[in-house]
Amino acid sequence: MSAPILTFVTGNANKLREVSTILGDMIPLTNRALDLPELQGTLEEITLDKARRAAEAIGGPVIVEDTCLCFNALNGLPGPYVKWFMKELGHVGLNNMLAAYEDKSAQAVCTFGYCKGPGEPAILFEGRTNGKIVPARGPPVFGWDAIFEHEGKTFAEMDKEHKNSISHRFKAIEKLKAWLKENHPHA
Ligand SMILES: O=c1nc[nH]c2c1ncn2[C@H]1C[C@H](O)[C@@H](COP(=O)(O)OP(=O)(O)OP(=O)(O)O)O1
Ligand SMILES: [Mg+2]
Repeated sequence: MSAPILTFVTGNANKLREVSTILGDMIPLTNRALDLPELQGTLEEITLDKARRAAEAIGGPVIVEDTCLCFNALNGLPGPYVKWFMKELGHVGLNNMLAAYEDKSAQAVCTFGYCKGPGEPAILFEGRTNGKIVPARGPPVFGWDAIFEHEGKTFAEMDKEHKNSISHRFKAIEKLKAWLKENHPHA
């Protein structure tokens, strides 16, 4: 019996590229570019709900991913809402949000949700990378990469291999991979 193909539901081409690179060919993956509605709530609630909605839409096993950028001085905000802050305020605005605070430290958080199919429970895999928010350096290609500095370099200044070896996304995928190996048929 052949395994049901695992679908990564994301509307973000940059995420898809990184996830495909990091996963390699261990698990056959297909993509559906749906921009799923996202709940408001904690990152866990948002990703669980996103995974369930994706499984309903696809009618089979799915992974989804939600990314947060958490400013420590702001008790974790903008967190899961960073997409909208980035869109309206840009790199400069995100820096300005921290102007009132000494503490520029931040965490990049990636949470994968796996759901086997409609009506099934979803499970989560989280990865976090510490850094700090700085004025933009490096090519502004992917989201807030240019303002997130980790060990002296912004994500945008790192080559892809470097980012993909220390990123929030890499750490979450390591956990996902280990679980899929044991639990996803024929992976
Ligand atoms: O490694 C990253 N480096 C820099 N920026 C990043 C990264 N990963 C996500 N991002 C941006 C994309 C979006 O502005 C927000 C997350 O929002 P998030 O809802 O998870 O992503 P999305 O809506 O673009 O794609 P999806 O269809 O998978 O929900 O942070
Ligand atoms: Mg989204």
